Amino acid sequence: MAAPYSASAPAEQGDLFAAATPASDPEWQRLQALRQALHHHAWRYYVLDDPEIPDAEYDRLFAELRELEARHPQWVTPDSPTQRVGGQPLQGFAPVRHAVPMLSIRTETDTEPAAALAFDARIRKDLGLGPDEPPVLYVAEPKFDGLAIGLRYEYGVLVCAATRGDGETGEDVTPNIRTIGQIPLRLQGEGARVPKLEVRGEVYMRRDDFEALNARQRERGDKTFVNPRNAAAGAVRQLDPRITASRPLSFFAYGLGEVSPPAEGGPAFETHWDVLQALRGWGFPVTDLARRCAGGEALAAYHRDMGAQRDALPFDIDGVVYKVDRLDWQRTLGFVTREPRWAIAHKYPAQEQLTRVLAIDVQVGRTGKLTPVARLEPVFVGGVTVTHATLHNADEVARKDVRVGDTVIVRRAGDVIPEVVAVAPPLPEPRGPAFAMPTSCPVCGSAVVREPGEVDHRCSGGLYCPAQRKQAILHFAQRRAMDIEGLGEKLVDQLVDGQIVRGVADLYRLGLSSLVGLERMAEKSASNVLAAIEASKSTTLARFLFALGIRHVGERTARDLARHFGRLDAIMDASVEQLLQVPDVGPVVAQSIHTFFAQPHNREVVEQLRASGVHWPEHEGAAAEAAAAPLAGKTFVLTGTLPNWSREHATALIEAAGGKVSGAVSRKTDYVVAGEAAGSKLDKARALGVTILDEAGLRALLQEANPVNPESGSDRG
Ligand SMILES: NC(=O)c1ccc[n+]([C@@H]2O[C@H](COP(=O)([O-])OP(=O)(O)OC[C@H]3O[C@@H](n4cnc5c(N)ncnc54)[C@H](O)[C@@H]3O)[C@@H](O)[C@H]2O)c1
Ligand SMILES: [Zn+2]
Repeated sequence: MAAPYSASAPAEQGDLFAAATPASDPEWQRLQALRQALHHHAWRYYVLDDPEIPDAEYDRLFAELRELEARHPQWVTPDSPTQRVGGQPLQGFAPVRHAVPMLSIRTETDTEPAAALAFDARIRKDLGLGPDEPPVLYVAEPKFDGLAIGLRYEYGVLVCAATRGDGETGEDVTPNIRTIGQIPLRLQGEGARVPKLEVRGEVYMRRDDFEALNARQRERGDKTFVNPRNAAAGAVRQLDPRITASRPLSFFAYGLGEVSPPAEGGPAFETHWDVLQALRGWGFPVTDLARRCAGGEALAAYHRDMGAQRDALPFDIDGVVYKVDRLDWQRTLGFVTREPRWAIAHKYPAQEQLTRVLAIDVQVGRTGKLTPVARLEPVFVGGVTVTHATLHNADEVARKDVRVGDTVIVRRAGDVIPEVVAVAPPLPEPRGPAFAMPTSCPVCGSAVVREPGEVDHRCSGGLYCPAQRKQAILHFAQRRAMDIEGLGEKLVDQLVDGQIVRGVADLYRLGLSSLVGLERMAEKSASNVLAAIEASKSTTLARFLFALGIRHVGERTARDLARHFGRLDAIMDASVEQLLQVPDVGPVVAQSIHTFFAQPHNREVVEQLRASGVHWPEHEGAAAEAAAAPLAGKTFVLTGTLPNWSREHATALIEAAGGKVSGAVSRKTDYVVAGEAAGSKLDKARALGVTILDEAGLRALLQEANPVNPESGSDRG
């Protein structure tokens, strides 16, 4: 079998033994290969926080090595991965020597609950308990998937925080840990009086925090994190605490390290359960999912229960931990090289697995967003068989450089959709071609666009694209658009799923018979919906434009467009430059409108709607009207009281005809409109020789300017 990885690895010292062993022994060769691979992956995982393979893969290699070593105990060396904890501390952090070593926990990889029985049986045997003695009490806890931290307090004040490192020596990460709000800087209650108190626990990242962090990274075009564990570990092991502070970290306390003995002011505990209660009392977050379990069956039941809850938990767990509750028994049982004998980690099906990419499909979402999705060789991840995993967007595929034929790490945790997190070495030879987004929509053939500054590609056939049907219809029917009452999500689902309606134009072809019989559609409600559809035919250009669902065209833009162009055809045929003339329409919006109407399918739907009788009043458009306005450039001053029109009304009429109303008479004034009790303004107008009009004169002027304007009545009743 080939070595399980091909990248370079740190130096391997097992060669010392090569002379004593026939190099040709295939088991020896395998053992060497496994050690080399495990050293490499442990280094990537513990030192770089950047693993290349899923944990499940690492665990398989580890289990295989353990088994080989069990068969050949003479080959066990102190530097074997089976004999060591974690990784070397990173340069750049001050080393912290652990007074009590921070160990690993033996892993039970059999994910069946019944495997807990073997642990209980082993404990009973090691404790010398006979079959008649009562069940052993354990504490069962979730195994949080994060980073172990030792927190040293002196008289209740946090003085040092260290990573596990190689178990003997960790890294001083105190300034970073101080940024985590859930970790008390000062202890409460009895904890404040203990001279030396080391608390152990796990720094982790909640799933929602992790998803949000990755979404932010993706948006900025930065590298995303593989999983919450690596994001948390990477955040804690930053040389700049400000980076740690910017990452959303959480904490659970689950045990003690070095603690002053009772004679020197330390607390006295008899059970691990009591330790957990005390930790809570001192101000630490302690999980409320821990349970006291009597005997192996109870442990198995706990494993089953937590397994059922796992997906719904707010954080990742990769298993549960069983711990003998009595501390004196823990001392009796003691330790083997790297792990206590009184505890075991009982795993769940891994949330990350390796599999192969068979194809990269592109899916079109309800809003037209294109998502590359990897089609996979079926793989069991996080308790289910996964055949597809999202690749988010084109940039993400490029960043991860995922190609057809590659082996990838797939992650499925909680309710989040499965995701390809990375390509796993070795790369196939030769590799497939790099992925490229299609230029036309795989569903409807319309042009695919990506706007400047956006990460997503979108289909521009919004009105027509079958993938966007439901969304398009709901948007079209909403109150602020075509205002079709009764056409809600439930009904649209049925109409589209039942292929009664394929797009918005089909709404105007609906008859009573196609509606009656649908869920919650009696004859009365069906005819109400039809009446609402009929009524929607008479609308305004602004509403109609908004209803089309053109990206970036909200109600306001729709109104501006309607006012500026006046006619739909003018908008449909407008160039980007012409669209840019509309107040508040920038290049992105103009391009979006232009692209929308450049899609033949969208235009067809618009024509069908008009043909069905959807209509609105049209005019020549504000732009054209302003240029042709009869009173354009003329300045008016109003003075005195007009017999019929208020000053506001007269102003509105003048402005509608393109004129301007000003407060003071000057040489630039064209007309002064004078009513009763006009004062100095009238005198000044006379002095300057400005034309003076009364209300009738103004009315005549306006009528001459705009003969169709019917405004002539009185607004004073
Ligand atoms: N993907 C890779 O390349 C790679 C490489 C190395 C290790 N690993 C993974 O790391 C894990 C083994 O490493 P390890 O030695 O760090 O951990 P471990 O599985 O041996 O468990 C010990 C750790 O469990 C944690 N823990 C969580 N909840 C706990 C609780 N309630 N009580 C006590 N401890 C709790 C602590 O951090 C503790 O240090 C495996 O899952 C392995 O797959 C993966
Ligand atoms: Zn489409």
